[in-house]
Amino acid sequence: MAQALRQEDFDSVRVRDGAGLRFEVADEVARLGCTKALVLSTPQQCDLALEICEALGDAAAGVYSKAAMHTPVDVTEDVLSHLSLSGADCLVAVGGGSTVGLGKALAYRTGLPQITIPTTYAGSEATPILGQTENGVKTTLTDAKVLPSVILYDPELVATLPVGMTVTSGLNAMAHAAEALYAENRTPETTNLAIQGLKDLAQGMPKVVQAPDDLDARALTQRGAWACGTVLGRVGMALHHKLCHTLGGTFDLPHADTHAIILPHAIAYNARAVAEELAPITEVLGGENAGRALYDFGKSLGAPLALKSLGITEADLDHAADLAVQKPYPNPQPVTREDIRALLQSAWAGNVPAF
Ligand SMILES: NC(=O)c1ccc[n+]([C@@H]2O[C@H](COP(=O)([O-])OP(=O)(O)OC[C@H]3O[C@@H](n4cnc5c(N)ncnc54)[C@H](O)[C@@H]3O)[C@@H](O)[C@H]2O)c1
Ligand SMILES: O=C(O)CCC(=O)CC(=O)O
Repeated sequence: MAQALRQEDFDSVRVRDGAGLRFEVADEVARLGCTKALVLSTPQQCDLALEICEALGDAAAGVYSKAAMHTPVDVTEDVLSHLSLSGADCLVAVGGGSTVGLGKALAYRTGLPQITIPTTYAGSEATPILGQTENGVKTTLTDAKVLPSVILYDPELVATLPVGMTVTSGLNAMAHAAEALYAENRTPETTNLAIQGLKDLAQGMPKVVQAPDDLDARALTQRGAWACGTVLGRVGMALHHKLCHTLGGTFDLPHADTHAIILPHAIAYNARAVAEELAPITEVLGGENAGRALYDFGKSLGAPLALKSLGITEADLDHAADLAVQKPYPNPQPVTREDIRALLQSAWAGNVPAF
C-alpha cells in the first residue's frame, strides 16, 4: 500500500551542494545513525563507487555495480539477495537516474535510508517516484518511502558527464519543468520553481557545453535539475512523460535521449490548448512558440533530434502509438491515436514539431 505524501516528507530531505561534498559521505552515514552503507552504481561508474567506498572507510559495506536503466526488477531482486549478507543498514547511490532508481527500489522494499549523490540532471533524487520495468512494461509508483534522506550535489561529479549526455540529461530535467507548467494540480509555488529550473538550465547548459569543467556553471545546472526534479515529484506529468515511458520501457530506448527528442513535439502538441501556461518557455528561451523554442535550443546544443537515430523503426511507431493511448490520463490537449502517430512520425524523422 503506497504511503501518502506529506509536506514534511519533502522537508525532511537534507539537500547539500558543494564541490568535493562526496568526501563527506561518511559523516552523512553517521548523522543518519547508521554504520554500514552499500554503495550502488552502474558498471560504467564502478570506479566512482570504489572512490565513495574509500571515503566511507569502515562504514563501507561494499559495492553493487549492476544498476541499469529503467530499474529492471530482476536487478533489484539480485541486490536484495546480497543485501542482508552485506550487513548494510543504509544505501549510497552514486550516479544518474538508473542508480538512484535502484536505491529507491531497494528502499521501497526494505525501508533502508538512502544517501544519493547524483551525477546527471535526471532529478530522480528529488522525487518520491519510482519507475520499474518488468516483462518489457514500465510502471511507476509514488511513495514517501522512496525519498532519499540526503542528497549531496557535488558539481565535480557532473563535470565528468560527456557533452552529449550533458545536453540530453539537461533537456530531461527541462521536460519536468515544462510539463509542470500545465499540470492540473500545479500551484503558484510549483510554477515558480519550474520557471526557476528552466532559467538555470537555459543559462547553464550553453556554458557547460562550451566549458564542461566550469564548476560554477555545473552547480547552476545542478540547482536547475533539483528545481525541475522537485516539481516532477509534486505535480502530475502528462503526454510527454507518458510517451517517454512507453518508448523507454517497451523499446528500451535511452531515457535522456528519448526525452530530448520527444520534448519539443509533446510541448507543441499541448501548446494548442495551453499556449499561455507555456509562455515562460519562450520568455526563457526566446522564439515564437514553446515547441519550436525547445527544438531550436536542443539543436543549438547538438541534441539528437530524430527517434530513428536511437534504433526504433518506422514500423514500431504504430505499436508505440497503440500503447500510448491505451490508458487515459489527464492532458491539456485531447490525446487521439491519429495525432499521437503523427507526433511520433515527426519525432522519428527529426522534423520541426508538426503541431
Ligand atoms: N523516478 C524519477 O523521478 C526519475 C526521474 C528521472 C529519471 N528517472 C530514471 O532514471 C533513469 C535514467 O537516468 P539518467 O538519464 O540519469 O541515466 P543513467 O543513470 O542511466 O546514466 C546513463 C549512463 O551515463 C553514465 N553516467 C552517469 N553520470 C555520469 C557522469 N557524471 N560521468 C560519466 N558517466 C556518467 C551512467 O553510468 C550510465 O552508464 C531512467 O531509468 C529513468 O526512468 C527517474
Ligand atoms: O522512470 C521513472 O522512474 C519515472 C520517471 C519519471 O517520471 C521522470 C522521467 O521520465 O524522467
